[in-house]
Amino acid sequence: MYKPFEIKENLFYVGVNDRTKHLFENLWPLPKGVSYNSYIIDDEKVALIDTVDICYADVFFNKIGSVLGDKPIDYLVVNHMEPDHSGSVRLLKTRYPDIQIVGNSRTAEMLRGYYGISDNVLVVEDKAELKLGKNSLQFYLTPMVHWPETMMTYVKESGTLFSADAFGTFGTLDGGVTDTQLDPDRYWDEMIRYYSNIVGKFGSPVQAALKKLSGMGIETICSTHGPVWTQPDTISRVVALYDRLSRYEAERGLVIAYGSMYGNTEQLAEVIAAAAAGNGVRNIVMHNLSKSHESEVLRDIFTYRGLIIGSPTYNNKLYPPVEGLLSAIQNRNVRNRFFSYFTGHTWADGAKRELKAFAESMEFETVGESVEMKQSLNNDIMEHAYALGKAMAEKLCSGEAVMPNKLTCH
Ligand SMILES: Cc1cc2nc3c(=O)[nH]c(=O)nc-3n(C[C@H](O)[C@H](O)[C@H](O)COP(=O)(O)O)c2cc1C
Repeated sequence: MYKPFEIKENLFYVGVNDRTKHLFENLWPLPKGVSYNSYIIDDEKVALIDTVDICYADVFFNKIGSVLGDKPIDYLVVNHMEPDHSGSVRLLKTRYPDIQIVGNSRTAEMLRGYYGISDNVLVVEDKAELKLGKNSLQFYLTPMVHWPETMMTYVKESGTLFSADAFGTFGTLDGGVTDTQLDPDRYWDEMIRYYSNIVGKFGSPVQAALKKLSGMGIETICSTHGPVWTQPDTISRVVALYDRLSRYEAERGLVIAYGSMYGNTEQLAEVIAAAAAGNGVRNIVMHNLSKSHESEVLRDIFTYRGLIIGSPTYNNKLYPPVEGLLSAIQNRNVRNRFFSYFTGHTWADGAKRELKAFAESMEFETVGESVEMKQSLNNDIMEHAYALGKAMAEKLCSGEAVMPNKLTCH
């Protein structure tokens, strides 16, 4: 029998860890795994908040049993319908046939579509309340963070926010569950990778949700992935991180992302990086797009203000991994970057045409002169590359790069 893990009075953790899956959403690598979090509020009425991926239903039901024994569950609150959280709903209903499922009208439509469930569903409006006993649940609709039905559930008596995917992160909960049991520093990079890949497109809805939450006394954040945030400093940090990322604000630093088949474009990247470093940029991250995973590249693009992309021409277009990255950046509406590009070709520079169009479509502030290389690097092109790296460094070191940073500009 599991020993119940009580986060605070009447609030229990019944989530699970997944160290088996290689790719989240069959796309994003999980080197540190992921947790699917679920919670029980054991009051006069019992509420379960979200479920877990169906692969872990058995463990999940055992954990619920260790908290409740034979006691029934009155409500299942579905804050988010994505199957890593709603996957066990149908099975849960077979075990607890009288359970009432609580969601908004969009949730109800998805419950019907995914699981054929339409009976005993309580549809709630924004800010509706449901009393459990000592605790009452208040529902905050937060559409498009990051699905239309997404909502958060707040227990005002204890200042507990069940935030769905918001404030979540990749990374399993190894032994502990809360930020007092686990070292939060293990999660920040993965939180940015999670945000930039999964939620990154939805900056405006995240801002709207943060506005809605402002002024609420939040003492505990129970997200659906990653640690439970209980400490004032970690709560401030995760909220500030979401605020910064959803406004597309970034630190001083530079990402140079490039494709290269035979190394010529890569050598251009090296020269630009050396020039940026020589002119004071300490945080430079270089990604060979045939090797780095897109999720890491996006994480770094969300982190740093400067972005320079390089590509050889390939069948009069961009080199395919570069094309993939541009599409991922466009998909996420990344804004507010200092941008430039460099290209290689042998007879006709289709890559330049496409990177120029990309820069215009993103409304990025272009910095310096883009560099165009025919066949291989020569002294003249090298001078252009140095000039580009220097111009980017000057821009990043100027007062216009607004974020605090770890950068030394001299
Ligand atoms: C499959 C293939 C298609 C290419 N298509 C073009 C092209 O359409 N136009 C062009 O000017 N060069 C083309 N090139 C040449 C490369 O763009 C050029 O050699 C470039 O400098 C390679 O950069 P790298 O050394 O970084 O791989 C092609 C090369 C390959 C292998």
